[in-house]
Amino acid sequence: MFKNTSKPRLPVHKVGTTRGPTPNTRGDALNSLLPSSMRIPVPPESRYVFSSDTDLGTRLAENSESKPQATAPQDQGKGAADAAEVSLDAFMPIITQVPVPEETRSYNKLVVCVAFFDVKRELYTHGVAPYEADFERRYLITQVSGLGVGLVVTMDHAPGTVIINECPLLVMPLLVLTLRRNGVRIRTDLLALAVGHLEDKEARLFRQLYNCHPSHGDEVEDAWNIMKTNSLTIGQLPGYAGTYTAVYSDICRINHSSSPNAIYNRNLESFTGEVRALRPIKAGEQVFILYLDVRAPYDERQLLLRNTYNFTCACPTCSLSEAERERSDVRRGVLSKFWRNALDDDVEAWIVNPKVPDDLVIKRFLRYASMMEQEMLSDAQGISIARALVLAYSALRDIEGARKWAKKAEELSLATSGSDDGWAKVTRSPERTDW
Ligand SMILES: C[S@@+](CC[C@H](N)C(=O)[O-])C[C@H]1O[C@@H](n2cnc3c(N)ncnc32)[C@H](O)[C@@H]1O
Repeated sequence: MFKNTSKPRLPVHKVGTTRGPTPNTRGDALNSLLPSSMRIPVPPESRYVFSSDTDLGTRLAENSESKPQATAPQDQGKGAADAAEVSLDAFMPIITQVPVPEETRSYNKLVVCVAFFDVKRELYTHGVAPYEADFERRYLITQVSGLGVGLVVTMDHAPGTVIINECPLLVMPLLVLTLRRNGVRIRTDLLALAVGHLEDKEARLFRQLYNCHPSHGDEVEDAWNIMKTNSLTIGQLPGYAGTYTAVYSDICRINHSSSPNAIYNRNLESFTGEVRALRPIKAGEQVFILYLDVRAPYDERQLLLRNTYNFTCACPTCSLSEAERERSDVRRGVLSKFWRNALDDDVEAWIVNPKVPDDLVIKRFLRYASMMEQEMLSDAQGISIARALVLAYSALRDIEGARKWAKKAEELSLATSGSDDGWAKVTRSPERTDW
């Protein structure tokens, strides 16, 4: 916010400072396009203070002072133990096997699941939906230079194409990793029990997965470290509100990049993990996903990757020159400061405040969109930025501008989830949209 800075770059409108009602053409223009349920209240006077990010120099100073934190984000794909310590009496985990439907082509016919009773009941009541049965294998698991084993595609993949869709070998709640019985950690024996329930072939696949902290002989400890090196979050399962984590035979061979070309999603209905191309990936190219929150600055990313996965990332973004890396940190720092709600609030604040210049919000969001491009990031945040631009262009009755960004939102949505999420309709006719 510019409220307390000595040199505001944007006009600041405080409550009640405008003189009398001002016609609000932007708000009215946008409302004329929206269905009544989505209309934005347009007050006669400006009641909002418009926020903006501080200049890049300040961001740079902030970023260079920020201390690296060795905590992984909770829902960024790779798992990290929940911090809470909970008594075993409160949560009695059971080991169960979830059958994979016949139609489903997978290595495994059963998923071993460390579950709680309610989860097991829900899973067995509702069953597991089969997924793309005729799925053709379009990748190789092979040695890749400097990164151990990796996953390489054997044919071209357009953005949004599924590269791999796979049932996990084993799933368990993050919470179990910190459960204690009489003060003794039970995570290792529970995991050993779960691994003991794997069929021979699956047990072999599990043990072949990479272990970034091998124990030199302790099988139980090794199983634990394999889990830590490879687990990816799958979110909640029915019957339990905490986060679950999974290991997969193939998906877990995918290496990390801070500007990934693919995205890992979980489909809880089919109980599968799915990886989609975010950008065009040519036959022979390696697939990369995110292991952590890549909005974190370079130093923080490297610390997390070293602590958790025992490697130093040398992807194109992490290999920039020092000066370029600082600029990249600044851009990622700016992007990390907002998500969808913040964007919507700002667009709304601009719409209801006719004193703020017409192009201000557009300039700002175009800058964010350009930062996403420069950082080679295409994810849900890109959709939020495109959405804000569609709203802003619509409010200015610039239909071509709205169409261009609706198209961008459509492309990003298809790439990240395989669904256009309603954007195709907006792209076709932004002027008479009912979104
Ligand atoms: C989940 S495994 C990925 C597959 C692994 N490369 C293998 O050989 O099976 C994670 C490990 O892969 C390696 N790795 C992943 N991304 C990397 C990267 N960008 N640079 C170097 N090593 C990486 C690290 O050793 C890390 O502990």
